[in-house]
Parts: sequence; C-alpha cells; structure tokens
Amino acid sequence: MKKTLFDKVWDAHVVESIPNGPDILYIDKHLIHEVTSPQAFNELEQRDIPIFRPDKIVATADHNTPTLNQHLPIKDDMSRKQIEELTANCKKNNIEFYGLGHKYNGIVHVIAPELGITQPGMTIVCGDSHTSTHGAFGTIAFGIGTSQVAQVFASQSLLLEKPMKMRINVNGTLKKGVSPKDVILYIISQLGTNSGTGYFCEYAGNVFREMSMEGRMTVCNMSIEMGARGGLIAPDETTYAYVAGREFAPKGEELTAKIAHWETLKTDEGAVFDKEYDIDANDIAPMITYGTNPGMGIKIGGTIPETIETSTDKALAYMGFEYGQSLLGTKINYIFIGSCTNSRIEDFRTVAGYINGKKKADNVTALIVPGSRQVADEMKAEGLYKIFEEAGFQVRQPGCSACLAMNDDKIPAEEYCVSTSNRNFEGRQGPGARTILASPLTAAAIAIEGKIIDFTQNLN
Ligand SMILES: CC(C)[C@H](C(=O)O)[C@@H](O)C(=O)O
Ligand code: SF4
Repeated sequence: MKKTLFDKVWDAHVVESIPNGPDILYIDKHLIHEVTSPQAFNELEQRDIPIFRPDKIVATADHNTPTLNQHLPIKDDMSRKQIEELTANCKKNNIEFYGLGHKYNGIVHVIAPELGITQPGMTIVCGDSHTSTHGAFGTIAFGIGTSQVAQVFASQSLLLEKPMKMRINVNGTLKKGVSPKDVILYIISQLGTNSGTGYFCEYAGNVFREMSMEGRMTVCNMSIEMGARGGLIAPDETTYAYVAGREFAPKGEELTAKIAHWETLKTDEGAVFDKEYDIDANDIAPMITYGTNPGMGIKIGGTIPETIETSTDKALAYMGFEYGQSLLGTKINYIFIGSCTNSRIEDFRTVAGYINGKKKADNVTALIVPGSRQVADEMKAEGLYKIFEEAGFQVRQPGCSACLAMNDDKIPAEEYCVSTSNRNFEGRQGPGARTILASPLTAAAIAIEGKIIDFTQNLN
C-alpha cells in the first residue's frame, strides 16, 4: 500500500493496535517545561508510579523566565516557584534539565532542534501546543495535555486515534520580501483556523524544499493555528546538513545509517490524503494580521475584508480597526522579535541585515529576544548585538518573553505590538494589548518607520 510520510513514521511507532480502536504509540522524546509538568509529576508521585524512561525526557525553563538579570533570583513569586518545582522534579527523577543560566537553556522548541535532539522519523511530544515545530524534520511532533504528560512519564507511550492526513502544496516562486512566516500566515488566512482540525498536515512543493530548516520550523510551528495536530515536511539534504554535527545528533557510521533510513521518509507517489490544497507561491505577499486570531491576516497593503462573522466585529473593536481599513500608516509603539516561531539565528540575521546602519523610530520600543542561549551566543559572535544596539533595539536574554504574558515582558493595554510570535489572541501579550503578527523582516521595517509601511518597495 502507498504510504504518506505521516503513515510511515506513525506505523513504525505503533506498539499495539486495538481492533477498531486507538493505537498505542511509542514516544521517542518527551520535552517538558515548567508550565505543564508539575501536575503530571504530582500524579505519578501520588500513585507511586516511577518515571519509566527518564533518559528520554529533556526539560527547560522558558515561559516564566525573565529576560533581564537571569543570574538573580526570579522576583515574581509564582514564576520562581514554577521553576523551583521543575528543578526539584528533574533532580528527583534524574531528568536532564537546562535551567536558567545553563548553556543549553532556551525555548523548548528552539533548543531541541539546535541540540540535535529532534531528528527525522521520531515521535516527539511536549505539554505545549507548538510542539508541531519539530515536524519540520519529518517528525511526528504534537502537543499533549497534562494527563497525557503523566501517561508518557509512566509508559513512554500514548493511547491515540490515528489522525486524518492533509497536504498543502505550495509551488512557484516567492516574491521578494516574502518570508516563511508570510507563507504560513497566508495559508491560514486562506484556509481558516479550523481547516486542520483532526488532521496532521504535510507541507510539500518546491517552496518548502527550498526553505531553510529555520523557515520550515516557522511554518510547522503555526500548523496548530489552523487547528492541525501537527505539521511535517519530508527530510532531505537540508535536514541532514542541519542535524549533522549537533550535540546529540548521531555521528559517523551511525549518522550514515540513519540518513539511509531518513531517505525513505517521503510520501509515496500516489499515496492518498484525506484532503489536499494547492497554493501558488506567486499569490503570497508579506502579511500582517488585523484581528484576534492568526487567520485574520491580510497582505500588508491590503484592506480589512467585510465578513458576516460577528466574531470579527468583536475582534475589530478590540483591535481598534474598522472594516475596509488599510493598516498602512498605523502608528506602532512596540515591536517584539522573538518566540518559538521566529527567534532563531536566521531570523536575527535577516533583521540585522535590514536595520544595519538605520535607527528605530523614536516612538518605538523594540525587543529582540533570542530563542536560546546558543542563538544569543551566535548573535554575539556574528556582531549582531552591536547592530541591534546601535539601531536602538533592546537585546534581552532567552525565553518566551512577550509572546505570552506569563513573565515580566508585557505590552501595555491598547498599545499595538507588531510581533513575530504565533498568537494574537485577546490579552495574549498583556491585558488589553493589541498584537499584530508579522515576519521578522516586516517587524524590523516597521520598527524603523514607527508605523506600518509596505517595505517591499525599499528592498533592493
Ligand atoms: C503554556 C503552554 C501550555 C502554551 C501552549 O500549549 O502552547 C504556550 O506555550 C502557548 O504558546 O500558548
Ligand atoms: S514562545 Fe510563545 S508559542 Fe512558543 S512555547 Fe513560548 S509561549 Fe508558547
């Protein structure tokens, strides 16, 4: 039978199939962070169940961590307790933990790929919806709830119904200034935030084949924002080159053998998907969102479309926008360049390339938050800190930061923030804050102008 990439990885991990029921799926890697692990640890302790395979778990602190003075005790009580609890739980259970100050600390979805923990053909879970990011490696990766975190702790497996399969093909040539973030924002704006519900989504076509691993991670990261359980892209030479040489990646003959296997992880010609979409790359332009879900996106120079959905009325009232309005010229006081969607070295190289020699507008507070200590170190080594600081941007320490208001980095009420993160929900960046999602390049250009502009005309 012809199989999809998803079928191949899934089938290779089925421990047992219950006739007409769910499968028991083996999990290769379990990533954890401070927000969704405490109850799962408690549950196991209460039931006196040991953690089955602690060596398959990697922990980091990212959501509640401050991005200034990380060497000092965390001031916020709640946040400090969360991190202390994770630290103690990892110690007690022999789990590898990259806490604050550790050279491998950072956002969970940034560190696992950069350390070579994420590899093609694996199953990876985390109590975090953006676990879909790891699908960029041809991995079945998805977010799980806290009770499932406990299930994986106890058994290294999960009881799951096999999801349906969809494929999105994007072929053609991307226009100048169009980033991977624009590709996924465009897809979600066209297909809607429920289009992926119940599905795992494979991204195929020359646009993804030609994309860097960083770009593929940005795309897969936002699969969850169209409702999909996860997204994935077939591994290829770009993937192998990224994985090779990383800290925990296979080496030498083991790597050669693995690559031979990874080569087989492609959807067979003629394999059938439950649904499929084709998108012309030429239709995609730099995107921004105007509403309170990631599907409410338009091309930068576009106007807010009329709709019959009453939820849009509420979204526009929250955002202070109107139907038919163009966002060009909207004054922007906050810029956030970071999050597991766009805080990798390539993102900051793009931003630095654009702002080098320029200055941010006076009204703008611009935050640059690397996704990990390693990204921060690379930025320093490449001289990017200097470029950002000279342009008046604040460079912070790694963490989820202003992506969600779980730490000190919050956007004031009613202020617009052009953000490279993945969610623009009400209050996501602080009570009353208004988030406009965009690519790092778009955010950089807006930081320089202090208002929304169509920067594509400035590109040479
Ligand atoms: C806190 C965590 C559970 C949450 C998620 O699952 O995604 C967060 O990372 C987010 O982005 O909203
Ligand atoms: S950076 Fe944002 S989206 Fe990513 S894990 Fe952290 S809070 Fe979630």
